[in-house]
Amino acid sequence: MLEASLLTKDFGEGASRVRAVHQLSLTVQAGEVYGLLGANGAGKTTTLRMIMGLLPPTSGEVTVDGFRVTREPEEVKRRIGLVSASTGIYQWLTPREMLEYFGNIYSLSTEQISQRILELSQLLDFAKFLDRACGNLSTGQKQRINLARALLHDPPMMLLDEPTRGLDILGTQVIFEYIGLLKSQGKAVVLSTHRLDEAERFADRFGLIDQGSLRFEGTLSQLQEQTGCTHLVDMFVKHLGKTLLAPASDSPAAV
Ligand SMILES: Nc1ncnc2c1ncn2[C@@H]1O[C@H](COP(=O)(O)OP(=O)(O)OP(=O)(O)O)[C@@H](O)[C@H]1O
Repeated sequence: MLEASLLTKDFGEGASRVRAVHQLSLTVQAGEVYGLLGANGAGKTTTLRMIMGLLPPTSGEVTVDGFRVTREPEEVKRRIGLVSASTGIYQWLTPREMLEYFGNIYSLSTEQISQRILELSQLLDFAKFLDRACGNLSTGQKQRINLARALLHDPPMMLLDEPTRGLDILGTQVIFEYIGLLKSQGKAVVLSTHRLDEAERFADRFGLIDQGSLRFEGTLSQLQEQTGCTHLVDMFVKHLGKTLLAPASDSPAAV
């Protein structure tokens, strides 16, 4: 489904050049959750932006569902849904209006949009407030609309960028259920997070990035074998020399 091959990204030139990502390769299959993990500044966001076709790689290639991001970025974008902690919603629209608006952007027909809104409102449990202004919804309700928006065009691949950042326990639970839903639908999922406890719980395989390079990759048991550590957090501390300092909103088990 997703194949990133020898991705490198440099910012700036000459003495001020920063190599944000260095020869990073990874694959994610349908129905698999891949945990992309790293400390602040490790290169996660830059990698996700290249996968989405938002940032051209300095070298390397990304293929999604057989489409190459450097040649057919629009085909790649169409096949990816993004959930990010910073995604906003339109306060003055109702969820139905907002989803219709995005359905049009994705070039879905009126019938397809109505059908998807019906399906997603049932799956994510927001049918009751479909016609209330988004500005009057609770944080958890708004979150469900954002999650639905990312799935509206039924992409085979989903990128979750720090999806639980700033959420309370209930909000976090909604994300957990969402990841389960994505897996059951056979989506290929990349989960980028500081929350190693969450990654350990949900990801099938992991990539540990440090200074732009993938240092360790595999299932939890493969990583345990490679590193001699039981938990991801110990792998970061022992092998990547990272402390547990993290953004204030994150848990102590973050890198
Ligand atoms: N537009 C840019 N210009 C220059 N340097 C950049 C740019 N974007 C990112 N960088 C640098 O590239 C490196 C990787 O950044 P990136 O945002 O990908 O890390 P990250 O793992 O997502 O970090 P965080 O968890 O803090 O979001 C960092 O050193 C960052 O300062």
